[in-house]
Amino acid sequence: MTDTIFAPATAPGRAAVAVVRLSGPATGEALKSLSGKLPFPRRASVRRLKDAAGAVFDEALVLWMPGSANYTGEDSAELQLHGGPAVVEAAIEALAALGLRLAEPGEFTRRAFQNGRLDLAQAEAVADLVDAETASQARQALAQLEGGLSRRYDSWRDILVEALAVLEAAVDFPDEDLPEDVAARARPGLTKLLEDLDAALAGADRGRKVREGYRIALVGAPNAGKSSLLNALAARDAAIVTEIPGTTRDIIEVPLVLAGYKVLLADTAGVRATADPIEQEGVRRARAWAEAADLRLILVDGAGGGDWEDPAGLGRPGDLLVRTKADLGPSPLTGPLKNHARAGGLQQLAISVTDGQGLEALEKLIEQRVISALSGADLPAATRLRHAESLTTARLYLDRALAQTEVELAAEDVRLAARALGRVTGRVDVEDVLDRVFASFCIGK
Ligand SMILES: Nc1nc2c(c(=O)[nH]1)N(C=O)[C@@H](CNc1ccc(C(=O)N[C@@H](CCC(=O)O)C(=O)O)cc1)CN2
Ligand SMILES: Nc1nc2c(ncn2[C@@H]2O[C@H](COP(=O)(O)OP(=O)(O)OP(=O)(O)O)[C@@H](O)[C@H]2O)c(=O)[nH]1
Ligand SMILES: [Mg+2]
Repeated sequence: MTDTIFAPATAPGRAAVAVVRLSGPATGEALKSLSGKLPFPRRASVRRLKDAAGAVFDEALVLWMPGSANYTGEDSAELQLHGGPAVVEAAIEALAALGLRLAEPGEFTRRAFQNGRLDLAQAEAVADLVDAETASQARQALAQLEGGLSRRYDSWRDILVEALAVLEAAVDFPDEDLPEDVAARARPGLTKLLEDLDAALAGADRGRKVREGYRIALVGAPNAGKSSLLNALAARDAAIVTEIPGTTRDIIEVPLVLAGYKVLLADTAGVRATADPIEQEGVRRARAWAEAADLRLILVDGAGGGDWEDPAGLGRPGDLLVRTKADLGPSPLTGPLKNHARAGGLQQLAISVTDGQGLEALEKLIEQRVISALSGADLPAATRLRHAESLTTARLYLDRALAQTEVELAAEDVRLAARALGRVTGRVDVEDVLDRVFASFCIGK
């Protein structure tokens, strides 16, 4: 016997309309108590809603969606209320008084999953679509919601299941054919699949970066002008700027939208050798963030001030070398940095936050990096770590299966690979990941 649940589906606060949704076997009874006779199914009907004491608390649109042809796959309904906090509160109290229970985060979608309306990857996409702040995040989530990711995993899994049938036949009926011959029939398909999984893994980062943001680190020596550039790019006063070297210690992350992609821009502590334990920790964090970033802007004080420690330890091929304070006059790059810039093939440009020169060019350059890293015609095969982990696991088992000399052992590895892929869509038992997946939803989804 399932509970009947309810929750506001719209954000709290004052709004034109607020939606409270209901789902579960007692939904019809609850609607009758609130609004008199049941409205015609799937048709918006205006009803006066009454609380437990019989007092009318709103004149609302009511949607009654019985059966399984709805979002959750069980009797459900919506109250589209006047969006005042007191009206919503009255609806919640009336529903609680009828014995209905407030839903947990993600519980409506969890029911949709359990009733086979969505698979697990699609359920994750619902959360991603609700969380989407940029066009690219929304596009990716919608493609996943429409089954783009699921179809790929299912088709890979089908190949494994077919191969498994061939291998099991070789085990079960060893005299029908030479087992090796039978097993050999499975090989070409599996070899091709291994290549497909490798290709998918190579592009797996892209999906996560679209979802979570492309990370750009501003790094360099103290006083290079990192915080000033952060403030200029963010168009707000996010970081403290002073003429004292070693001002910034904590990482200051600013989210930006560039070319429709989410970007996380981080200001970091100037890197230098220091005896100050606080600054040491700042430098450690700066290095760690820079290391994990997708792009580093290596800032060098173009006015020639400030020392520069270990530039080679921060920059990577493809990074940008930014000479700051260009308003103070051109100054040639000096010392090890010059060599580093040449060796690493870093693209260089000069900027000034004081007179604004070079800032537009820098923004363009950053945008190009983001676009070339994240754009692509197809939906990436992984948009979360969970997906990439399953891919990696499946790849390992498949690789091992192809190296097995015993048919039984090969079959077992193929089975394990299929299981790993099946966890992404929830085709196999995924009890252990459900709480983790649905906990990140908002209430009412
Ligand atoms: N008011 C409202 N808006 C909403 C939702 C909702 O539940 N309520 N959604 C959810 O959160 C999303 C839409 N998703 C939905 C997906 C399937 C069905 C549904 O009833 N499907 C049936 C009938 C299809 C039809 O009418 O043709 C089915 O597939 O059998 C409803 C909403 C976004 N907007
Ligand atoms: N003339 C001029 N001064 C600048 C420019 N950019 C930054 N400065 C100055 O350089 C000094 C250091 O700037 P910050 O942005 O705090 O440097 P930082 O790299 O964040 O320094 P730390 O946090 O100490 O590592 C400040 O006095 C800024 O006003 C510029 O483009 N032109
Ligand atoms: Mg700073």
